[in-house]
Amino acid sequence: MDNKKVDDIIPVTVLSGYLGAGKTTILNHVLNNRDGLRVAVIVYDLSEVNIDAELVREGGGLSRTEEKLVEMSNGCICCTLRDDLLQEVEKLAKEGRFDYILIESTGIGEPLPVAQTFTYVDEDQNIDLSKLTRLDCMVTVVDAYHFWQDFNSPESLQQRNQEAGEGDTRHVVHLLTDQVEFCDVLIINKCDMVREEELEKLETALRGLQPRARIIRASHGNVDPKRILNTGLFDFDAASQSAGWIRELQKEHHTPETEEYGISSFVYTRKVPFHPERLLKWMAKWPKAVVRSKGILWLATRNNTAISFSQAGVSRQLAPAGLWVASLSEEERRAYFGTDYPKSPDWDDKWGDRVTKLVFIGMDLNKEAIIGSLDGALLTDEEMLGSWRELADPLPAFY
Ligand SMILES: Nc1nc2c(ncn2[C@@H]2O[C@H](COP(=O)(O)OP(=O)(O)OP(=O)(O)O)[C@@H](O)[C@H]2O)c(=O)[nH]1
Repeated sequence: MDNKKVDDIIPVTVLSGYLGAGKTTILNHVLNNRDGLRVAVIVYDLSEVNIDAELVREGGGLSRTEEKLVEMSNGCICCTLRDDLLQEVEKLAKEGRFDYILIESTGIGEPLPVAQTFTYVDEDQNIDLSKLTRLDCMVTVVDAYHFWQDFNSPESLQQRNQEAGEGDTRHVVHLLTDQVEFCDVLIINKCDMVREEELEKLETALRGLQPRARIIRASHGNVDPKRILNTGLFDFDAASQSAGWIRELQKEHHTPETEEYGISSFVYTRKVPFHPERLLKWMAKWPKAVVRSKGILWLATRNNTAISFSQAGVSRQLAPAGLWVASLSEEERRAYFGTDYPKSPDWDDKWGDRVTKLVFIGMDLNKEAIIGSLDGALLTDEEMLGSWRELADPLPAFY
């Protein structure tokens, strides 16, 4: 396989997007307009009967001899399906009968692990897809009509009976966000169901979440195949770094505030810890204009632990994100990192790497009001001198 010609390397496009967004409809449209391209299709979802496969069979017009439809279903999203996907893609690529592989991912799947499948050598199965295939384009389909309803829903997948299995505690909004934040092309589908001004608002918000992707509007899946096949757009590193909040953090030192496409974002950085109770009160009155925020927090009562924060729509998650380097003794630092332990750019002699750094993305953001009210949740000068442990802290113990 090592001496496979470049021409033999099969390009792959992956369609992701929440349940019902229109992936199968787009897939069928592309298949019906594929211009002689010999396409192998992999469709997988988690239901017992692979309804998407049925729909492709009926609508896609795959010819029996030249094309192939592979159905995958009923596996755990993170392990079985990934192993199956590796094997299927390897098999299709080695058959040498196809010009292209088109994958419709499950509606509750995150695109990143699927993309990873193409970029690393699977030691267990001894499969290296990068020698046989080239990931060409990661596409995420968004339902223009339901987007805000899902984005602003507090529901988990479990509450909608859509979970991938036991222990799947993901919220709908976080799944949507993950799908939007990792892609090369974003298709806003079902545009026929939404007024122009609503579409503009949606496109603006999606731009804020995902500044790098090409955005395409579609109705009934009418996407020109050239825009998602053989695009040469995929780049793993670029895609991994393409989320709006990551880009905002990276350019923090050049342009502290950006205003593009009507959406704005800024980074809130402080080297003073939050008062937990006041911070939670602040979060309870969440500023509606903020669509997405993410970052790291320094809480006075948890002085050793960095807390990660992620908000999308109405969902807000706080979780422990590891120890501050400054909380470790010299001995522990040497044991973890050797003599050269990491010093973040925010390091100072008194507090080390402890810092709060939050990216806010939103429309018509009142930056000053957000900063002013957040500052009110920081420890006061007087509290800084008192006992931090005694401050009221309603967060659960495990943070
Ligand atoms: N009005 C309208 N309906 C659409 C459009 N695209 C798809 N639909 C309908 O929306 C429903 C869901 O479309 P699918 O293509 O099956 O969506 P999917 O993303 O494959 O769904 P899952 O496989 O469940 O994740 C179907 O009834 C489609 O006919 C569109 O642009 N406009």
